[in-house]
Amino acid sequence: MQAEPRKSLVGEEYEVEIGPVAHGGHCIARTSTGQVLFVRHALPGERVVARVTEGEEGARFLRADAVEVLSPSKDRIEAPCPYAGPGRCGGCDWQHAKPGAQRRLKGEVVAEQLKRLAGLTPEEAGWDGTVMPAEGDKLPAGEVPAWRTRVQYAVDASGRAGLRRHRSHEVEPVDHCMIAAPGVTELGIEKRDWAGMASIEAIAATGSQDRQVILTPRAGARLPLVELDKPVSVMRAEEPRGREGTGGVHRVHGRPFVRERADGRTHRVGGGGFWQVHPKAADTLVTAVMQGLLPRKGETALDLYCGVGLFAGALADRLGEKGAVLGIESGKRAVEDARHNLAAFDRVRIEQGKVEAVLPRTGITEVDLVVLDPPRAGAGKKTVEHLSSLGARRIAYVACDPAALARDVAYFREGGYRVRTLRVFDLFPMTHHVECVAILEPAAKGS
Ligand SMILES: C[S@@+](CC[C@H](N)C(=O)[O-])C[C@H]1O[C@@H](n2cnc3c(N)ncnc32)[C@H](O)[C@@H]1O
Repeated sequence: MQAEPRKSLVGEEYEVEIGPVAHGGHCIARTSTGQVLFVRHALPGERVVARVTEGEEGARFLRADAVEVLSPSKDRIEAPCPYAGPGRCGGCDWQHAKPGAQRRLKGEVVAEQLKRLAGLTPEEAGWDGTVMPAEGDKLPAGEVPAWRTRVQYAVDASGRAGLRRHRSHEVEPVDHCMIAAPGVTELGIEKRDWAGMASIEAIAATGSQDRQVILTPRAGARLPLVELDKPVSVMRAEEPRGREGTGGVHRVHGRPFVRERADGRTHRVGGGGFWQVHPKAADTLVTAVMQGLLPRKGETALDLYCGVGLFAGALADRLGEKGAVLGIESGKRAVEDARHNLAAFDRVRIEQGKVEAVLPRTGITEVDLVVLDPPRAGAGKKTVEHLSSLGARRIAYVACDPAALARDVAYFREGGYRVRTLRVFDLFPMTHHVECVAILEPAAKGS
């Protein structure tokens, strides 16, 4: 017998007290019957009317938007962006919060994930609980840092470029994205007709004038002649873009890569491959990793999930001629770029493949230092177990998801490592995202 479909609660409204922030850009509340609500556009301590956007009777939780604020938090401001708000653009989560409050909320999320998944207090993780803004981002309330050097625009049925609504394929057409970097805004993507395109990625490199657009046409559509306000190179991506990003991306005209400067070196990044989005992010992270690892001349190091070689290059620079670095990266195009970017270092090798498959095959049994910067899912138990067996003096874990970091830290603790320091950076202002750098060392020794 088929179970009765449960009644949808979408559109129902509840007057609720907003509780703590949760991972994902929302806060937790409960209805009078005890059902949990994940409420966007709210702040802890507020009383709001929450309208359900997803969920049905008896569900573990419902998603909702705060559509009316009955008693506002002192951290609330008028969202500076006209496209932010319930049902609108899904790109930012905290437009309605003062900048300092955004960082506090992110800190609370990191602390909660650490406690719940790794059993660590901030003190035990060597973290003072602060979330650092990137250089130049400490702005007064109401001003928005224009940090996004890579913007993925979606295109609606009429050919207008915009941004996706939260958890939706619908497009919010925009005239201007406030968090887009000036180099992206100057291209004037929002002013053109993009009929036939499914999406457009706009890239403004840091430290060079390279600008690139990656067009993804809908099935059967022809590429438009790209006439933008600034010269750009143009690439064409096949839909859907592969998980690893760059497989189905082809040159249309101009250079098939952009040149990004960081740590005093130029990095070629081809065909929309991974590069940190905030213009200060690559330097901020390299500094934090190097300050944590304190590399010594002649040491050996691993750079896992190495992309185009940002940390491998920084390590090679500091380890000197007698040092050695092995980078592992799954993206074919990123590996070609990493080999190109690091060609000046004789003792750097880049292997292509998944870390979980390649690392065991290398036969490496000892290493002095490790950097790992995995995708959002984290490295996972097997890889962490393997890394814990290599006797590294220090390990730097760069994480864009605090939940994955905390899970992997718990595995490292089982493997005999402890967190020596944790630093947390707000490299994604106005959104719920946050970047962490944890430095681990053998628990027994300390170094
Ligand atoms: C967060 S990025 C970091 C890249 C680089 N460290 C940087 O800062 O530019 C993660 C990288 O891991 C790669 N990747 C994803 N899954 C992987 C896996 N299982 N094994 C190896 N590389 C992987 C992605 O292609 C991407 O380049």
